[in-house]
Amino acid sequence: MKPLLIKGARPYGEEPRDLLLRDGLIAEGAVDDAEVIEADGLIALPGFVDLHTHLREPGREDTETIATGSAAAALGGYTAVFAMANTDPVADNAVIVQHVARRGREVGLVDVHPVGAVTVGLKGERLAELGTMAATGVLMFSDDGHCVADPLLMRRALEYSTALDVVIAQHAEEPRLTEGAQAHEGEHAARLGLAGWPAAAEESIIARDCLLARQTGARLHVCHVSTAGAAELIRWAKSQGITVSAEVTPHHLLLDDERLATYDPVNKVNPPLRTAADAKVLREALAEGVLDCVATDHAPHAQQDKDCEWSAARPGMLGLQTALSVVVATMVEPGLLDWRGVARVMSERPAAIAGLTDQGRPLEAGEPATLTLVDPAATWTVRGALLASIAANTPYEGMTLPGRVVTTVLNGRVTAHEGKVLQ
Ligand SMILES: NC(=O)N[C@@H](CC(=O)O)C(=O)O
Ligand SMILES: [Zn+2]
Ligand SMILES: [Zn+2]
Repeated sequence: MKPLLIKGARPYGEEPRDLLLRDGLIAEGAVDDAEVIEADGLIALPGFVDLHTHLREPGREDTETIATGSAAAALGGYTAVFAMANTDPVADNAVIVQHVARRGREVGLVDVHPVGAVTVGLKGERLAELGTMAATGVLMFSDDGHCVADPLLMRRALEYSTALDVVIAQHAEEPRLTEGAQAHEGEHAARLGLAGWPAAAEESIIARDCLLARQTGARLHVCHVSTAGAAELIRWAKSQGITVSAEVTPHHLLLDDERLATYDPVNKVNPPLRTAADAKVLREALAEGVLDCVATDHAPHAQQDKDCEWSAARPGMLGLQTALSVVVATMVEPGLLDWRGVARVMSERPAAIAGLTDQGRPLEAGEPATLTLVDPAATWTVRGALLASIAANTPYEGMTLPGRVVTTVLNGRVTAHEGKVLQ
Protein backbone atom coordinates (compact mmCIF):
# COMPACT_ATOMS: atom_id res chain seq x y z
CA MET A 1 0.00 0.00 0.00
CA LYS A 2 1.40 3.38 -1.06
CA PRO A 3 1.67 6.06 1.64
CA LEU A 4 -1.09 8.64 1.48
CA LEU A 5 -0.63 12.34 2.11
CA ILE A 6 -3.76 14.27 3.09
CA LYS A 7 -2.89 17.90 2.41
CA GLY A 8 -4.31 20.82 4.30
CA ALA A 9 -7.16 19.17 6.18
CA ARG A 10 -8.27 20.71 9.47
CA PRO A 11 -8.23 18.05 12.21
CA TYR A 12 -11.30 18.62 14.42
CA GLY A 13 -11.93 21.84 12.48
CA GLU A 14 -8.75 23.40 13.88
CA GLU A 15 -5.55 24.60 12.12
CA PRO A 16 -4.77 22.98 8.72
CA ARG A 17 -2.16 20.24 8.94
CA ASP A 18 -0.83 17.61 6.52
CA LEU A 19 -1.53 14.03 7.57
CA LEU A 20 0.80 11.32 6.30
CA LEU A 21 -0.70 7.83 6.40
CA ARG A 22 1.78 4.98 6.17
CA ASP A 23 1.48 1.25 6.92
CA GLY A 24 -2.01 1.76 8.32
CA LEU A 25 -0.90 4.40 10.80
CA ILE A 26 -0.68 8.17 11.00
CA ALA A 27 3.04 8.91 10.56
CA GLU A 28 5.49 11.76 11.13
CA GLY A 29 7.59 13.42 8.47
CA ALA A 30 7.33 13.39 4.68
CA VAL A 31 7.87 10.92 1.84
CA ASP A 32 8.36 11.41 -1.92
CA ASP A 33 6.20 8.61 -3.30
CA ALA A 34 2.97 9.36 -1.42
CA GLU A 35 -0.35 9.56 -3.15
CA VAL A 36 -1.88 12.96 -2.42
CA ILE A 37 -5.41 13.89 -1.43
CA GLU A 38 -5.96 17.65 -1.62
CA ALA A 39 -8.06 18.38 1.45
CA ASP A 40 -8.12 22.17 1.55
CA GLY A 41 -11.11 23.28 3.58
CA LEU A 42 -12.03 19.77 4.67
CA ILE A 43 -12.44 18.76 8.31
CA ALA A 44 -10.61 15.60 9.44
CA LEU A 45 -12.31 13.53 12.11
CA PRO A 46 -11.68 10.05 13.50
CA GLY A 47 -13.76 7.50 11.54
CA PHE A 48 -17.34 7.26 12.72
CA VAL A 49 -18.53 4.31 14.83
CA ASP A 50 -22.17 3.24 14.66
CA LEU A 51 -23.35 1.24 17.66
CA HIS A 52 -26.70 0.49 16.02
CA THR A 53 -27.01 -0.77 12.44
CA HIS A 54 -29.35 -3.32 10.87
CA LEU A 55 -27.60 -5.10 7.99
CA ARG A 56 -30.39 -7.68 7.34
CA GLU A 57 -27.99 -10.49 6.44
CA PRO A 58 -28.76 -13.33 6.93
CA GLY A 59 -32.42 -13.45 5.99
CA ARG A 60 -33.50 -10.24 4.28
CA GLU A 61 -30.85 -9.77 1.64
CA ASP A 62 -33.57 -8.25 -0.55
CA THR A 63 -33.37 -5.11 1.64
CA GLU A 64 -29.68 -4.94 2.65
CA THR A 65 -26.61 -7.15 2.70
CA ILE A 66 -23.41 -6.90 4.65
CA ALA A 67 -21.81 -5.68 1.41
CA THR A 68 -24.37 -2.96 0.59
CA GLY A 69 -24.70 -1.89 4.22
CA SER A 70 -20.92 -1.67 4.51
CA ALA A 71 -20.85 0.49 1.38
CA ALA A 72 -23.51 2.80 2.84
CA ALA A 73 -21.49 2.98 6.05
CA ALA A 74 -18.21 3.85 4.31
CA LEU A 75 -19.96 6.51 2.21
CA GLY A 76 -21.44 7.91 5.41
CA GLY A 77 -17.98 8.27 6.98
CA TYR A 78 -18.22 5.16 9.17
CA THR A 79 -15.26 2.89 9.81
CA ALA A 80 -17.01 0.53 12.26
CA VAL A 81 -20.60 -0.61 12.66
CA PHE A 82 -22.36 -2.87 15.14
CA ALA A 83 -24.74 -5.16 13.27
CA MET A 84 -27.89 -5.86 15.28
CA ALA A 85 -28.95 -9.42 16.01
CA ASN A 86 -32.53 -9.33 14.65
CA THR A 87 -31.63 -11.21 11.49
CA ASP A 88 -33.21 -14.45 10.23
CA PRO A 89 -31.91 -16.69 11.67
CA VAL A 90 -31.32 -14.56 14.76
CA ALA A 91 -27.68 -13.93 15.76
CA ASP A 92 -28.15 -15.76 19.06
CA ASN A 93 -25.30 -18.25 18.69
CA ALA A 94 -21.61 -18.39 17.83
CA VAL A 95 -22.16 -19.73 14.30
CA ILE A 96 -24.22 -16.75 13.14
CA VAL A 97 -22.14 -14.04 14.83
CA GLN A 98 -18.96 -15.54 13.38
CA HIS A 99 -20.58 -15.68 9.96
CA VAL A 100 -21.48 -11.97 10.14
CA ALA A 101 -18.00 -11.03 11.31
CA ARG A 102 -16.34 -13.11 8.57
CA ARG A 103 -18.57 -11.66 5.85
CA GLY A 104 -17.77 -8.17 7.15
CA ARG A 105 -14.04 -8.88 6.88
CA GLU A 106 -14.44 -10.26 3.33
CA VAL A 107 -16.23 -7.08 2.24
CA GLY A 108 -13.57 -5.06 4.06
CA LEU A 109 -15.16 -1.61 3.87
CA VAL A 110 -15.84 -1.14 7.59
CA ASP A 111 -15.18 -3.15 10.73
CA VAL A 112 -18.40 -5.12 11.18
CA HIS A 113 -18.97 -6.09 14.81
CA PRO A 114 -21.81 -8.55 15.28
CA VAL A 115 -24.17 -7.86 18.17
CA GLY A 116 -25.33 -11.05 19.89
CA ALA A 117 -28.93 -11.58 20.98
CA VAL A 118 -29.59 -11.49 24.72
CA THR A 119 -32.32 -14.15 24.59
CA VAL A 120 -32.81 -17.18 22.37
CA GLY A 121 -34.61 -16.17 19.18
CA LEU A 122 -35.22 -12.67 20.66
CA LYS A 123 -38.16 -14.30 22.40
CA GLY A 124 -37.42 -12.91 25.83
CA GLU A 125 -37.82 -16.32 27.46
CA ARG A 126 -34.34 -17.61 28.20
CA LEU A 127 -30.83 -16.27 27.88
CA ALA A 128 -28.81 -17.02 24.77
CA GLU A 129 -25.29 -18.40 25.17
CA LEU A 130 -23.69 -15.06 25.89
CA GLY A 131 -20.40 -16.62 27.00
CA THR A 132 -19.91 -18.65 23.83
CA MET A 133 -20.61 -15.61 21.68
CA ALA A 134 -18.38 -13.37 23.80
CA ALA A 135 -15.58 -15.89 23.37
CA THR A 136 -15.74 -15.26 19.58
CA GLY A 137 -15.25 -11.53 20.21
CA VAL A 138 -18.80 -10.21 20.58
CA LEU A 139 -18.65 -6.97 22.58
CA MET A 140 -22.31 -6.03 22.75
CA PHE A 141 -25.56 -7.91 23.24
CA SER A 142 -29.06 -6.71 22.42
CA ASP A 143 -32.53 -8.04 21.60
CA ASP A 144 -33.07 -4.79 19.64
CA GLY A 145 -36.38 -4.77 17.83
CA HIS A 146 -37.65 -6.27 21.06
CA CYS A 147 -37.26 -5.24 24.68
CA VAL A 148 -35.87 -7.62 27.27
CA ALA A 149 -39.05 -6.98 29.22
CA ASP A 150 -38.78 -9.63 31.95
CA PRO A 151 -36.95 -7.88 34.80
CA LEU A 152 -35.44 -11.09 36.14
CA LEU A 153 -34.07 -12.07 32.74
CA MET A 154 -32.64 -8.56 32.32
CA ARG A 155 -31.04 -8.80 35.74
CA ARG A 156 -29.43 -12.13 34.83
CA ALA A 157 -28.18 -10.77 31.51
CA LEU A 158 -26.60 -7.80 33.28
CA GLU A 159 -25.00 -10.11 35.85
CA TYR A 160 -23.46 -12.32 33.16
CA SER A 161 -22.32 -9.27 31.22
CA THR A 162 -20.14 -8.06 34.08
CA ALA A 163 -18.25 -11.36 34.16
CA LEU A 164 -17.82 -11.26 30.37
CA ASP A 165 -17.01 -7.51 30.32
CA VAL A 166 -19.56 -6.80 27.57
CA VAL A 167 -22.33 -4.22 27.15
CA ILE A 168 -26.07 -4.93 27.22
CA ALA A 169 -27.94 -2.58 24.87
CA GLN A 170 -31.63 -2.30 25.60
CA HIS A 171 -34.49 -1.40 23.26
CA ALA A 172 -36.58 0.22 25.99
CA GLU A 173 -40.24 -0.54 25.33
CA GLU A 174 -42.65 -1.94 27.91
CA PRO A 175 -44.63 -4.26 25.63
CA ARG A 176 -47.86 -4.11 27.61
CA LEU A 177 -47.94 -0.34 27.15
CA THR A 178 -47.34 -0.51 23.39
CA GLU A 179 -49.71 -3.24 22.27
CA GLY A 180 -50.89 -2.21 18.81
CA ALA A 181 -49.01 1.09 19.08
CA GLN A 182 -48.47 2.97 15.83
CA ALA A 183 -47.16 6.42 16.70
CA HIS A 184 -46.19 8.69 19.59
CA GLU A 185 -49.15 9.00 21.95
CA GLY A 186 -50.15 12.62 21.62
CA GLU A 187 -52.16 15.13 19.69
CA HIS A 188 -51.10 14.07 16.18
CA ALA A 189 -51.72 10.34 16.68
CA ALA A 190 -55.07 11.08 18.31
CA ARG A 191 -56.17 13.19 15.34
CA LEU A 192 -55.37 10.34 12.93
CA GLY A 193 -56.85 7.68 15.19
CA LEU A 194 -53.52 5.84 15.49
CA ALA A 195 -52.96 3.80 18.66
CA GLY A 196 -50.45 5.58 20.88
CA TRP A 197 -46.90 4.60 21.94
CA PRO A 198 -46.60 6.51 25.22
CA ALA A 199 -43.38 8.05 26.46
CA ALA A 200 -43.86 6.10 29.70
CA ALA A 201 -43.41 2.80 27.83
CA GLU A 202 -39.83 3.84 27.09
CA GLU A 203 -39.10 5.68 30.31
CA SER A 204 -40.36 2.98 32.70
CA ILE A 205 -37.95 0.42 31.21
CA ILE A 206 -35.03 2.87 31.27
CA ALA A 207 -35.70 3.67 34.94
CA ARG A 208 -35.92 -0.01 35.82
CA ASP A 209 -32.80 -0.92 33.88
CA CYS A 210 -30.76 1.87 35.48
CA LEU A 211 -31.71 0.47 38.88
CA LEU A 212 -30.70 -3.02 37.73
CA ALA A 213 -27.41 -1.64 36.42
CA ARG A 214 -26.77 -0.12 39.83
CA GLN A 215 -27.64 -3.44 41.49
CA THR A 216 -25.32 -5.44 39.23
CA GLY A 217 -22.61 -2.92 38.39
CA ALA A 218 -23.08 -3.83 34.72
CA ARG A 219 -22.56 -1.58 31.68
CA LEU A 220 -26.03 -0.73 30.40
CA HIS A 221 -26.45 1.02 27.04
CA VAL A 222 -29.81 2.54 26.15
CA CYS A 223 -30.70 2.38 22.45
CA HIS A 224 -32.43 5.19 20.54
CA VAL A 225 -33.46 7.49 23.41
CA SER A 226 -36.42 9.49 22.14
CA THR A 227 -38.12 11.42 24.96
CA ALA A 228 -37.24 14.35 27.19
CA GLY A 229 -38.16 12.24 30.21
CA ALA A 230 -35.76 9.49 29.15
CA ALA A 231 -32.92 12.02 28.92
CA GLU A 232 -33.76 13.25 32.44
CA LEU A 233 -33.67 9.68 33.78
CA ILE A 234 -30.25 9.11 32.22
CA ARG A 235 -29.00 12.37 33.65
CA TRP A 236 -30.15 11.21 37.09
CA ALA A 237 -28.60 7.74 36.70
CA LYS A 238 -25.24 9.20 35.68
CA SER A 239 -25.35 11.61 38.64
CA GLN A 240 -25.68 8.52 40.86
CA GLY A 241 -22.60 6.92 39.32
CA ILE A 242 -24.58 4.24 37.50
CA THR A 243 -22.66 2.88 34.49
CA VAL A 244 -25.19 3.74 31.82
CA SER A 245 -24.58 5.13 28.34
CA ALA A 246 -27.13 6.30 25.80
CA GLU A 247 -27.48 6.94 22.11
CA VAL A 248 -29.82 9.16 20.12
CA THR A 249 -30.64 8.71 16.44
CA PRO A 250 -30.34 11.45 13.81
CA HIS A 251 -34.07 11.19 13.07
CA HIS A 252 -35.03 11.80 16.69
CA LEU A 253 -32.80 14.90 16.67
CA LEU A 254 -34.32 16.39 13.51
CA LEU A 255 -37.84 15.06 13.00
CA ASP A 256 -40.99 15.09 15.12
CA ASP A 257 -44.53 13.77 15.14
CA GLU A 258 -45.84 16.59 12.97
CA ARG A 259 -44.60 14.28 10.20
CA LEU A 260 -47.60 12.06 10.96
CA ALA A 261 -49.72 14.51 9.01
CA THR A 262 -48.13 13.13 5.82
CA TYR A 263 -49.50 9.69 6.71
CA ASP A 264 -46.42 8.38 4.85
CA PRO A 265 -45.14 5.21 6.55
CA VAL A 266 -41.56 6.23 5.74
CA ASN A 267 -41.99 8.17 9.00
CA LYS A 268 -42.95 5.09 11.01
CA VAL A 269 -40.17 4.05 13.36
CA ASN A 270 -39.56 2.56 16.79
CA PRO A 271 -39.46 4.34 19.11
CA PRO A 272 -41.74 6.74 17.24
CA LEU A 273 -40.94 10.29 16.24
CA ARG A 274 -41.79 12.26 19.38
CA THR A 275 -42.72 15.93 19.83
CA ALA A 276 -40.67 18.92 18.71
CA ALA A 277 -40.13 19.69 22.41
CA ASP A 278 -38.66 16.21 22.95
CA ALA A 279 -36.31 16.66 19.97
CA LYS A 280 -35.07 19.96 21.39
CA VAL A 281 -34.29 18.37 24.76
CA LEU A 282 -32.49 15.50 23.01
CA ARG A 283 -30.26 17.95 21.10
CA GLU A 284 -29.39 19.76 24.32
CA ALA A 285 -28.75 16.50 26.17
CA LEU A 286 -26.42 15.34 23.38
CA ALA A 287 -24.54 18.64 23.48
CA GLU A 288 -24.15 18.31 27.25
CA GLY A 289 -22.99 14.69 27.13
CA VAL A 290 -26.01 13.36 29.02
CA LEU A 291 -26.64 11.43 25.82
CA ASP A 292 -23.27 9.99 24.84
CA CYS A 293 -23.45 9.45 21.13
CA VAL A 294 -25.34 9.38 17.86
CA ALA A 295 -26.29 5.95 16.51
CA THR A 296 -28.14 5.56 13.23
CA ASP A 297 -30.56 2.67 13.87
CA HIS A 298 -30.18 2.23 10.11
CA ALA A 299 -33.20 0.02 9.37
CA PRO A 300 -33.70 -0.87 5.69
CA HIS A 301 -37.14 -2.11 4.65
CA ALA A 302 -38.52 -3.40 1.37
CA GLN A 303 -40.75 -1.13 -0.67
CA GLN A 304 -43.78 -3.37 -0.12
CA ASP A 305 -43.29 -3.04 3.64
CA LYS A 306 -43.40 0.77 3.43
CA ASP A 307 -45.72 1.50 0.47
CA CYS A 308 -48.77 0.28 2.33
CA GLU A 309 -51.16 1.35 5.03
CA TRP A 310 -49.55 2.95 8.06
CA SER A 311 -50.61 0.16 10.42
CA ALA A 312 -49.27 -2.56 8.09
CA ALA A 313 -45.93 -0.82 7.46
CA ARG A 314 -42.75 -1.94 9.24
CA PRO A 315 -41.01 0.55 11.49
CA GLY A 316 -37.53 1.80 10.65
CA MET A 317 -35.58 4.24 8.44
CA LEU A 318 -32.25 4.34 6.61
CA GLY A 319 -29.58 6.35 8.39
CA LEU A 320 -25.96 5.55 7.54
CA GLN A 321 -25.42 7.93 4.63
CA THR A 322 -27.35 10.86 6.11
CA ALA A 323 -26.24 10.78 9.76
CA LEU A 324 -23.35 13.23 9.52
CA SER A 325 -25.42 15.75 7.57
CA VAL A 326 -28.28 15.56 10.07
CA VAL A 327 -25.80 16.09 12.91
CA VAL A 328 -24.41 19.14 11.09
CA ALA A 329 -27.93 20.52 10.56
CA THR A 330 -29.18 19.90 14.11
CA MET A 331 -26.03 20.29 16.21
CA VAL A 332 -23.20 22.10 14.38
CA GLU A 333 -25.12 24.83 12.54
CA PRO A 334 -27.12 25.89 15.64
CA GLY A 335 -23.87 26.04 17.62
CA LEU A 336 -24.64 23.14 19.97
CA LEU A 337 -21.53 21.17 18.96
CA ASP A 338 -18.20 22.14 17.42
CA TRP A 339 -16.18 19.64 15.37
CA ARG A 340 -14.45 18.32 18.49
CA GLY A 341 -17.94 17.60 19.73
CA VAL A 342 -18.85 15.83 16.49
CA ALA A 343 -15.76 13.62 16.89
CA ARG A 344 -16.92 12.85 20.42
CA VAL A 345 -20.49 11.83 19.60
CA MET A 346 -19.84 10.11 16.26
CA SER A 347 -16.58 8.32 17.06
CA GLU A 348 -14.87 8.61 20.43
CA ARG A 349 -17.77 7.89 22.76
CA PRO A 350 -19.29 5.05 20.75
CA ALA A 351 -15.86 3.40 20.45
CA ALA A 352 -15.33 3.71 24.20
CA ILE A 353 -18.80 2.40 25.05
CA ALA A 354 -18.22 -0.75 23.00
CA GLY A 355 -14.62 -1.12 24.19
CA LEU A 356 -12.98 -0.68 20.78
CA THR A 357 -9.31 0.19 21.11
CA ASP A 358 -8.53 0.84 17.42
CA GLN A 359 -11.35 3.30 16.64
CA GLY A 360 -12.19 6.74 17.95
CA ARG A 361 -8.49 7.42 18.44
CA PRO A 362 -6.83 10.86 18.32
CA LEU A 363 -5.57 12.07 14.94
CA GLU A 364 -1.93 11.84 16.00
CA ALA A 365 1.23 10.10 14.86
CA GLY A 366 1.34 6.44 15.81
CA GLU A 367 -2.45 6.08 15.88
CA PRO A 368 -4.48 4.03 13.36
CA ALA A 369 -5.04 5.86 10.05
CA THR A 370 -8.80 5.56 10.46
CA LEU A 371 -10.46 8.84 9.64
CA THR A 372 -13.11 10.73 7.75
CA LEU A 373 -12.84 13.93 5.71
CA VAL A 374 -15.91 16.14 5.71
CA ASP A 375 -16.69 19.15 3.54
CA PRO A 376 -18.53 21.49 5.93
CA ALA A 377 -19.49 23.94 3.17
CA ALA A 378 -21.08 21.45 0.79
CA THR A 379 -24.79 20.67 0.64
CA TRP A 380 -26.49 17.77 -1.11
CA THR A 381 -30.00 16.62 -1.86
CA VAL A 382 -31.01 13.21 -0.57
CA ARG A 383 -32.38 10.71 -3.09
CA GLY A 384 -33.20 7.32 -1.62
CA ALA A 385 -32.75 5.61 -4.97
CA LEU A 386 -29.15 6.87 -5.17
CA LEU A 387 -28.09 5.63 -1.73
CA ALA A 388 -25.93 2.50 -1.56
CA SER A 389 -28.52 0.58 0.44
CA ILE A 390 -30.80 -1.80 -1.45
CA ALA A 391 -33.78 -0.33 0.36
CA ALA A 392 -34.66 3.34 -0.17
CA ASN A 393 -36.70 4.21 2.93
CA THR A 394 -35.08 7.51 3.82
CA PRO A 395 -37.23 10.09 5.63
CA TYR A 396 -35.04 12.85 4.13
CA GLU A 397 -36.08 12.27 0.50
CA GLY A 398 -35.69 15.50 -1.46
CA MET A 399 -34.24 17.42 1.48
CA THR A 400 -31.06 19.44 0.95
CA LEU A 401 -28.72 18.81 3.87
CA PRO A 402 -25.45 20.48 4.88
CA GLY A 403 -22.08 18.77 5.25
CA ARG A 404 -20.79 16.02 2.99
CA VAL A 405 -18.49 13.09 3.65
CA VAL A 406 -15.73 13.27 1.04
CA THR A 407 -13.29 10.53 2.03
CA THR A 408 -13.27 7.64 4.49
CA VAL A 409 -10.05 5.86 5.43
CA LEU A 410 -9.82 2.60 7.39
CA ASN A 411 -6.36 1.58 8.61
CA GLY A 412 -4.67 3.62 5.89
CA ARG A 413 -6.89 2.33 3.07
CA VAL A 414 -9.39 4.61 1.34
CA THR A 415 -12.80 2.90 1.53
CA ALA A 416 -14.91 5.72 0.07
CA HIS A 417 -13.99 8.82 -1.90
CA GLU A 418 -16.17 11.42 -3.65
CA GLY A 419 -19.29 9.28 -3.40
CA LYS A 420 -17.72 6.03 -4.58
CA VAL A 421 -16.70 2.99 -2.57
CA LEU A 422 -13.24 1.58 -3.22
CA GLN A 423 -12.29 -2.00 -2.54
N1 LIG B 1 -36.10 1.01 14.71
C1 LIG B 1 -37.03 0.40 14.04
O1 LIG B 1 -38.11 0.97 13.85
N2 LIG B 1 -36.86 -0.83 13.52
C2 LIG B 1 -35.75 -1.70 13.73
C3 LIG B 1 -35.80 -2.38 15.05
C4 LIG B 1 -35.48 -1.49 16.21
O2 LIG B 1 -34.47 -0.76 16.20
O3 LIG B 1 -36.19 -1.51 17.21
C5 LIG B 1 -35.72 -2.73 12.61
O4 LIG B 1 -35.06 -3.77 12.73
O5 LIG B 1 -36.36 -2.49 11.57
ZN1 LIG C 1 -34.89 -0.77 18.74
ZN1 LIG D 1 -32.63 -0.96 15.82
